[in-house]
Amino acid sequence: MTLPIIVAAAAVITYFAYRLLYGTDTPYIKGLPEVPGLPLFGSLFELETKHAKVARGWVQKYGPVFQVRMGNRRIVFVNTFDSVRHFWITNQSALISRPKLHTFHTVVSSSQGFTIGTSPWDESCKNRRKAAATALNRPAVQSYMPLIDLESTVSINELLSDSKGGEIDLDPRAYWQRYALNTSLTLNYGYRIDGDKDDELLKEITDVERGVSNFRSTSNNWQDYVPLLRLWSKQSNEAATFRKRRDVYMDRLLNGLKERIEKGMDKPCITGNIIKDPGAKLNEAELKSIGLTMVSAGLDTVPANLIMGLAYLASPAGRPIQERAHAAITAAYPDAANPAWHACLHEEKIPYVTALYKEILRYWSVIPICLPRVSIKPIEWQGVTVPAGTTFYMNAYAADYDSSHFSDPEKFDPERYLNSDLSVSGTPHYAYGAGSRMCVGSHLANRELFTAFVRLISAFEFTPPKDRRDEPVLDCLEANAIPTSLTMEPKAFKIGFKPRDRGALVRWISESEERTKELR
Ligand code: HEM
Repeated sequence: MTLPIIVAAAAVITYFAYRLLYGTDTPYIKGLPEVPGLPLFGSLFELETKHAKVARGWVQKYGPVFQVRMGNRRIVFVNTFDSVRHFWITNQSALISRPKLHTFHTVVSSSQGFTIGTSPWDESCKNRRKAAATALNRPAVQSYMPLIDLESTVSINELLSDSKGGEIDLDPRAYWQRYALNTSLTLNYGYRIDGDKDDELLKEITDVERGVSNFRSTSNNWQDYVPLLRLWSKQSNEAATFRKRRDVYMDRLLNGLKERIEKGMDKPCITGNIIKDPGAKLNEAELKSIGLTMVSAGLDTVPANLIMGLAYLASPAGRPIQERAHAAITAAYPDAANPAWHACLHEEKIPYVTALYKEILRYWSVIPICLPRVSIKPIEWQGVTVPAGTTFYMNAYAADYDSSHFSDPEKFDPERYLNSDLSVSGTPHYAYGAGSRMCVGSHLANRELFTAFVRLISAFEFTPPKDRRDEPVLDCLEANAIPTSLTMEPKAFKIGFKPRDRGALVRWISESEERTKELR
């Protein structure tokens, strides 16, 4: 071989080796601080299992916005309240798409399509988002309050009986998973799980959706960032197994609705309305995508907030807040003929309870790294142009704990939403994301949280567990049993549910049961 050929071959090998070890899907962004990373893996090892916490720590050195190499993907992390506002709200028309990730988009989602929250922006996504947003807007949500009446009553009644009047400490998780799931199932398919909290279908859906959510996570799947790992990754097989199990119940839910429509036995619901509307612009795949979104979106998020809130209120630190909330509820509704139990279905007029659930949403920011975005236009940031096609991760945890926006952010303090600028300013927190692809279920979720807390606090005094081993972990990140999951999975715990006034509670329950018997 002649020397020029050897030199050329070496240059080609060096080029490809460099591309393999340091290349990224999008080019280096000139002027934006970059966290240095290892060959091939970039910063994956350093980010470890706690991406939100590690990235928050990097702010000291690299500033609020920086670029990170994660395997072969270049990601812009945005970490403070104001910088998130700049990208997600001020530039919302540019930051409107979502990236595709190998495990979720290729392996998990090949049969039922993508949820709305995982779809890149196109005409179909726009139509699906519009359909969901219309079905979940404020007036629509108000019309669903009878469902929330029914589901909260069922769960509280079961807590009352299972706790034997406060004698037995309980893990509240399954009761509130069913609350969130049944509300979404009834809205979307006109169908609810009528079993108890140990129902098989409830268990199968919560188990599979939790698994799928982990495959959706931006921190769980290194094969999304390092293509070489796909060659021998076991995760693809596991993801495919979850997909098959998911297909079984998703098809069962849709086919069940179609059968009820044929027999004229269906109840009004989102999917039914679309199937029956001859002018509907959505095809079968889009229908399935809406179904998937409705089943999965509120299933981990609503219960995680509810049960972490309960855990805190039962703790010694939360006790005064629990009593303050109870006093606020009885002060707002002093008349026994119009108790808060019923009034909370029609109006949200207990500011302390509203402030309480906002603080819960902020404090536990249950999607610590928000669903990822891709920009479709360039965005300017402090003299740097971040080009279209860049992937962005909002560090919602860091932004919600940003001390330049929230005084004493590590303190759980609902008062911050009552007496400060926060009580009037636009975005109270980033638990629901922000801007053009913000959560479309936030009105529903807020109403679910408000109703559940008003009723639970009216019904019970929450007490610490008798056995110290059942005590909850309260710290926002430490409380998460699966640190790499997309949505926080609270570590198991138990607390006591001691009825405040058993007679009144039994009366409220039977009044709600009477009112909602048609919905069962
Ligand atoms: C406390 C409960 C909930 C929390 C914390 C939550 C949080 C979020 C977050 C962080 C996003 C991403 C937003 C962004 O990129 O800016 C999102 C998207 C979404 N959420 Fe929720 N969510 C909750 C409940 C629900 C419920 C109950 C539904 C509907 C039944 C729902 C439907 C959606 C949909 C459809 C999207 C995708 C929006 C899009 O990509 O255009 N969410 N949610």
